[in-house]
Amino acid sequence: MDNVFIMDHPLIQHKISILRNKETGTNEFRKLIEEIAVLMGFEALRDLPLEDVEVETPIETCKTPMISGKKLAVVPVLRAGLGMVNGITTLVPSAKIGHIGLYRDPVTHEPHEYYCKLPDPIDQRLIVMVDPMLATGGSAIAAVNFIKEHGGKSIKCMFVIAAPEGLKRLHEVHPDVQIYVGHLDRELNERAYICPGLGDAGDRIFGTK
Ligand SMILES: O=P(O)(O)OC[C@H]1O[C@H](OP(=O)(O)OP(=O)(O)O)[C@H](O)[C@@H]1O
Ligand SMILES: O=c1cc[nH]c(=O)[nH]1
Ligand SMILES: [Mg+2]
Repeated sequence: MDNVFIMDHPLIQHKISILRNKETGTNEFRKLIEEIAVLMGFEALRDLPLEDVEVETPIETCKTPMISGKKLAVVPVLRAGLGMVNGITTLVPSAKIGHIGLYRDPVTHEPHEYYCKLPDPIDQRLIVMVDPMLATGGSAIAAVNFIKEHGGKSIKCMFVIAAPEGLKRLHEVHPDVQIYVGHLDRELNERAYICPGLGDAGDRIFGTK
């Protein structure tokens, strides 16, 4: 699939396996989500444009590449996406941060919006939307719809774990969006949870269950 990138780095796979373990506690879970966001961000940002700038070293003046052009906005989907924000700002400290608040209805699995605020204007920024989980795809599609309605044009989405169902749906609805996935899991269960997955990412990051 064009614009879909499934990570194969051993460090990402190793850390995801620790996340899956139900014995992994909140503190370790939170640290791992952030570390995985750094590693995935490193991959996802490998096409950032560079321009040569003049720098005076202690030896001589030279032209040397630095990031140019597009400024970055990190947009976590609340709550669980918050766990990935520091990973991206570790790489790009100047990034602005937007928020998209969505929760999934436990019965219909449809996303419900409760808070949204994006950097304004956003049309010239590269937007990195982050959420650990892509299940049915309903939340991610709603989040990308919102970003596009507010002028976002250049969008990358990062998920630690995705279900095939959600990945297919998101890609079909938003084929222009680049999708980065830490691990593609087997399927959704009857409650629309990812199998084998890691459970409810928000509850595990914030210790709410
Ligand atoms: O692809 P979908 O079927 O829409 O499911 C994925 C969404 O579900 C989770 O959030 P949740 O609704 O549990 O909210 P939370 O982060 O506040 O726990 C997850 O973090 C995604 O946002
Ligand atoms: O498996 C899942 C599905 C949706 N949201 C989660 O946090 N986990
Ligand atoms: Mg949740």
